[in-house]
Amino acid sequence: MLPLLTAQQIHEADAYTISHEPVTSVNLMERASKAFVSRFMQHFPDKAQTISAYCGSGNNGGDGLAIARMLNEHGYRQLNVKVVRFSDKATDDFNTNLHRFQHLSVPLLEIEKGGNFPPEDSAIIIDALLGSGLNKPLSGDYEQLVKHLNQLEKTVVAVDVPTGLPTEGAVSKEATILKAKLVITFQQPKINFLLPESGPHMESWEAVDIGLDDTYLQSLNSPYQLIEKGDIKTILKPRHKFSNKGTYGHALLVAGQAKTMGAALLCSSACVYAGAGLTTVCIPESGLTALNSYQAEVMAIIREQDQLPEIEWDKFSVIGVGPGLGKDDNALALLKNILANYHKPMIIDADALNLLATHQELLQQLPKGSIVTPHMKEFDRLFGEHDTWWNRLQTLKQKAQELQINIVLKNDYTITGTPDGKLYFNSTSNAAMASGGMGDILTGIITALVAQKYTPEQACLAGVYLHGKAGDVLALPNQLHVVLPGQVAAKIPAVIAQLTA
Ligand SMILES: NC(=O)C1=CN([C@@H]2O[C@H](COP(=O)(O)OP(=O)(O)OC[C@H]3O[C@@H](n4cnc5c(N)ncnc54)[C@H](O)[C@@H]3O)[C@@H](O)[C@H]2O)[C@H](O)CC1
Ligand SMILES: [K+]
Repeated sequence: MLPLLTAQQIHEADAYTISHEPVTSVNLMERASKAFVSRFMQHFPDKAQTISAYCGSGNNGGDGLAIARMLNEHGYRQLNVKVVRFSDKATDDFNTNLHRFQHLSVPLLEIEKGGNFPPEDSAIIIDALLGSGLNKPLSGDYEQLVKHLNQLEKTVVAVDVPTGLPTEGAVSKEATILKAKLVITFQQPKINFLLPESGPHMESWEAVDIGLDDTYLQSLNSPYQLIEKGDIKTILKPRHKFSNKGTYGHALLVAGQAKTMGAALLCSSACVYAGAGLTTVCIPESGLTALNSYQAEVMAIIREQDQLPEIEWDKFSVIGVGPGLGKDDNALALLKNILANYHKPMIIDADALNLLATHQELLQQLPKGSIVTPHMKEFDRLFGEHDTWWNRLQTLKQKAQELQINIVLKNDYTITGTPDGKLYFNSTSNAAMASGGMGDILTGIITALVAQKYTPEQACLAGVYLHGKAGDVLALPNQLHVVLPGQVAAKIPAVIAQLTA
């Protein structure tokens, strides 16, 4: 698990590493710049490319100077540096690097306050204007320069953070931010990189290790964590010899309506593929033929209109409710019936979430440890409108604690908020997975994992990871435009096999 830190915490980790490793501050800058350069060279190996490094006078600018010096040493010859003197202040490490640069034959130009911007002929811009030290939105000269560079539409590679993007906290829609093709960031992605508001300002990011003290980073106990492959490997349990279907639990899914039966089929099918010992789905009779032909392994409980089904509650290790269920009075009565009779953690998705949103008193009845899996719109219907993702993140944390449930907020980097106030960002999945029915698959997978006695928190983290990984395995090698939910379900056994090998 990679702790995601705020700019302030990164600054503290910096200071800790400098005094305890020990390493001088300028040598840490040298290390960071070297890590940047080595990654940059993998992306841009052509040494004849024209490159301009724009450097501020803080440590981000210091990095920019060190990077330009190293690129020159590596034989990049079409290189120039533009030092921006919009502030009277400069850091010591910036000054040291400016001094180290002076004897080189690389052109260096200073851009003064209120001055005109020099013409820009280079194809690549290295953005080392401002980094994690940003403390207010860009204005004045900085804003003008960034607007000017943005309209040139060059290939921008940002050092640590795109200039103008706050590392955490709300991102204003009006903010001027230097749009990066690639951000090579130090040690860990910044929290805002994982939220959709960064999307228009950066195409991709890659983190490079700069050796900050790991024990210290962990000791900060950040509520924000990035899930890595190793975490999921640790969670997943092997299947044992002499085990049987009873070992892996009996999952009940309550889902489907005449016109949305596909959701019930998809989630129950995913539950089978994700390893539940037995899967039963409670659907209206109109879905029975489709169910038997789509996934013969799933059993059915038939639901009559205007009548609650007979459910032997004790028989089921877990219940997942919602996909394609509808929001009418029957669906509401069914949800109330489940909440009144079933007292173990359950999974609530889709239409059942919308019923909770319109009958908020039911939220309080969710058994502790239950899992809700809203996308952004469902989340806002449940917990109120949010105008920024940062605010939504804070509500996520607060509501998961207050209700003692796990909230899986679905997105590019799906975020799981847990009852102990942690927020786990998932790192798998891709845009080929953005299609109807994909959420039903996730519900089926998480339900299956709870049936197999994973804790609700483990089921969320592993379920979200496996779901996204299956989509990645299917889409990424051939850059497929779309993968289908049913294909993702069918891929789960292979993905688990790979992780448990
Ligand atoms: N541990 C690490 O990750 C390391 C990071 N390094 C680099 O250091 C920068 C952060 O450097 P810092 O000097 O703290 O800040 P900046 O260079 O980002 O900014 C300089 C300065 O600018 C002022 N400022 C802030 N906001 C504005 C604004 N909107 N307009 C004008 N001026 C502004 C403020 O005074 C800042 O202090 C990090 O990103 C890395 O690139 C180290 O090199 C190695 C360790
Ligand atoms: K930058």
